[in-house]
Amino acid sequence: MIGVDLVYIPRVKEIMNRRGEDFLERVFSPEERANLNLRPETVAGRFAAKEAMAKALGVGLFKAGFKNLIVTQDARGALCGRYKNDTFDLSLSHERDYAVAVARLRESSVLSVSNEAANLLPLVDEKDHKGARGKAAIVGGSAGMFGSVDLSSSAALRAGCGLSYAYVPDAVFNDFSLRMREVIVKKQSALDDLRGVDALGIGPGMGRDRRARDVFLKVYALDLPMVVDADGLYHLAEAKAESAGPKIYTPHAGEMARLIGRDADWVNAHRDDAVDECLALYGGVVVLKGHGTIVASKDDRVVNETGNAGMATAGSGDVLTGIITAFLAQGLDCFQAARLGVYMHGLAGDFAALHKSKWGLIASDLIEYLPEAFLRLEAAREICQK
Ligand SMILES: NC(=O)C1=CN([C@@H]2O[C@H](COP(=O)(O)OP(=O)(O)OC[C@H]3O[C@@H](n4cnc5c(N)ncnc54)[C@H](O)[C@@H]3O)[C@@H](O)[C@H]2O)[C@@H](O)CC1
Ligand SMILES: Nc1ncnc2c1ncn2[C@@H]1O[C@H](COP(=O)(O)OP(=O)(O)O)[C@@H](O)[C@H]1O
Ligand SMILES: [Mg+2]
Repeated sequence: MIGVDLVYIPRVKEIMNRRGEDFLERVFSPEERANLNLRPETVAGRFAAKEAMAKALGVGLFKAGFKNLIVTQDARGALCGRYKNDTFDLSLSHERDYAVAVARLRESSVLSVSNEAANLLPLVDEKDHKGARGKAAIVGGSAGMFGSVDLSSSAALRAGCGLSYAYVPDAVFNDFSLRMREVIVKKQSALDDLRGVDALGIGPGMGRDRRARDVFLKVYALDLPMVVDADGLYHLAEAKAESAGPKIYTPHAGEMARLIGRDADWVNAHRDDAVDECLALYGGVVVLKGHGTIVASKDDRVVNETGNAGMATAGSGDVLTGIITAFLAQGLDCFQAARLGVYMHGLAGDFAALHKSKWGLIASDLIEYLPEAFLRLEAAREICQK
């Protein structure tokens, strides 16, 4: 994943003298030519950088194309390289007649990222404080199901929220609050406090009894952006519920089947039709999970390209609920939050699988690798904005 190249500067000087603009036009992209210093040692260094990038990629220079291997700078002014979605660290030097370049394919570049997703990242203002970075709340949890609300509310913090609250049944409040560190734990008897948050996720591990149903109906009627998942979807399918604010529904095939009155095999065989039926019944944004997760509203639809089968493990959907809720709380609209949330969840899963394998991956790894996914997307955004 590294490449090196040495260029004889007098040869470059001779070609520049002989072919002039024609040479520069063939080798450098318009973006590079706009800032190119025409000293032969500089041109030779850039030329070496392109060859070094091609070597790091294991692709021939002519096959990759000179102009597709771009030498640029990151936000800190450091030289870096780009080839399609891959990015490189670059180091250049010259002495007397020779220019040398070393390129290292960034590890995270093994996974290519979507510029469209990168451009959705919420902005972070240098003067932000925790109250300004989005307040998310997850309503869920029950005896034996602490894990799900822990995963959701912790993922909301890792996805950029300044504050994350977990609203759990009063009966498990003491046990649950002992277990959490950054997440603030609240009792479900204090649901009125929810009006102060920016977005909500409801359902993970909340249970299906009458008490849980009553909590669901109260929360579902709040006029706040909301992700409805897991047992929240169960109550939605069972009870006639009044909805006020914008909603994102995140069913897996089994939950989708219950929502639209079909069976899971039918849903698996007709994923797009199932999403259409769900949108017709409930509106909002629908996220049909599984391989090739579909994110759809009545106007837009995408099939997600990140993620892997290692994510088919208990709790990974709970992590997704927290991530999407966090993006809602940071001001994205429902479609954007669902699109970016599903994308980042899958990218974190791809990084987790790289490090821990598809077998060894567990849901909390998705939270652990979210920062790596953010770094990768941030780098892609910086480069594509240049
Ligand atoms: N550590 C924890 O506390 C965990 C708690 N969890 C909670 O457990 C509760 C129940 O969740 P479940 O998802 O088991 O609920 P469900 O009982 O609604 O769904 C499970 C059923 O759906 C089927 N299914 C799922 N994906 C399918 C697919 N792609 N094709 C066909 N069938 C499919 C399964 O085979 C199973 O029969 C929720 O509250 C959830 O949040 C889970 O999230 C796991 C982790
Ligand atoms: N084969 C797969 N490929 C990609 N992603 C998958 C695959 N199987 C499951 N996932 C993802 O893992 C998550 C599982 O969610 P869910 O079934 O709700 O789990 P849980 O309720 O246990 O948290 C979803 O985001 C889903 O898209
Ligand atoms: Mg689930």
